[in-house]
Amino acid sequence: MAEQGETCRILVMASGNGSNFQALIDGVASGSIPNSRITRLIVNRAKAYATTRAEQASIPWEYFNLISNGFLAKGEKDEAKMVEARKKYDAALADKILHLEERPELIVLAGWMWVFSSDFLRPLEAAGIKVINLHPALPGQFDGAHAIERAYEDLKAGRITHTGIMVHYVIQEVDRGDPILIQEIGWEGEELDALEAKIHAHEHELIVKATAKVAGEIVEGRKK
Ligand SMILES: Nc1nc2c(c(=O)[nH]1)N[C@@H](CN(C=O)c1ccc(C(=O)N[C@@H](CCC(=O)O)C(=O)O)cc1)CN2
Ligand SMILES: NCC(=O)N[C@@H]1O[C@H](COP(=O)([O-])[O-])[C@@H](O)[C@H]1O
Repeated sequence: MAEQGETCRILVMASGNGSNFQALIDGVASGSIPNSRITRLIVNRAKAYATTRAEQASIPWEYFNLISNGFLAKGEKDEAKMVEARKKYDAALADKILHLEERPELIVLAGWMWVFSSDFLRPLEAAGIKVINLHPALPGQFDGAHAIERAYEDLKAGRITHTGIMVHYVIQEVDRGDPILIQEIGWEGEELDALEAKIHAHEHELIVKATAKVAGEIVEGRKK
């Protein structure tokens, strides 16, 4: 099958609005992400608008959640039970992906708000599946969630003069995987909402360029 040899199968994971997922959909359609196909979307939040975007693009999607799928009882606060539930959820999610009829070669985290344990990352690494993540901060600057808000506070306080975004390989240490592409973003004193809008606009470009880069390396690597 010609498609098999020339096409990188991409699975996207998202938790919210999905504007970066939409950028990937549009990037594949326009040829900005050549020789690639988004085979599936996985969300961990039922109300993620990304699912609507998937349906509009005829991309299969599924919802897989720690509580809804029975890994943790609603309201359970016991720390040990939560840690164990997260590991089982991660292992089950990896197993799900590995057993898909169309197994992905690349997973793109596009606003996926869940920290993975090695129970997810190790099986995928063993299967040669690359995982990359879009993060709205520069390497080592604001790891974790709410990065834009934290950058804004430091910009206002004069502790930093600019911020940025990156797409990086995913390792267990959150947001510390090798960067693939980095984009610095200046601050002209704008308020948080305007800064967020500027950052999101740059994100939509960077996630397409980074995904195209990695997908291209995967397809080229297959020819060797
Ligand atoms: N092991 C890794 N997992 C993930 C990485 C990573 O680099 N290594 N990147 C993140 C994406 N991310 C930042 O880019 C990120 C997302 C979410 C969180 C977080 O604290 N999540 C909380 C829940 C927060 C919420 O529900 O609002 C959690 O997982 O308990 C930190 C960083 C994706 N995963
Ligand atoms: N730490 C991960 C993180 O903060 N990711 C951020 O979530 C947003 C998702 O927007 P979207 O749902 O519109 O694509 C994006 O700003 C992305 O950088």
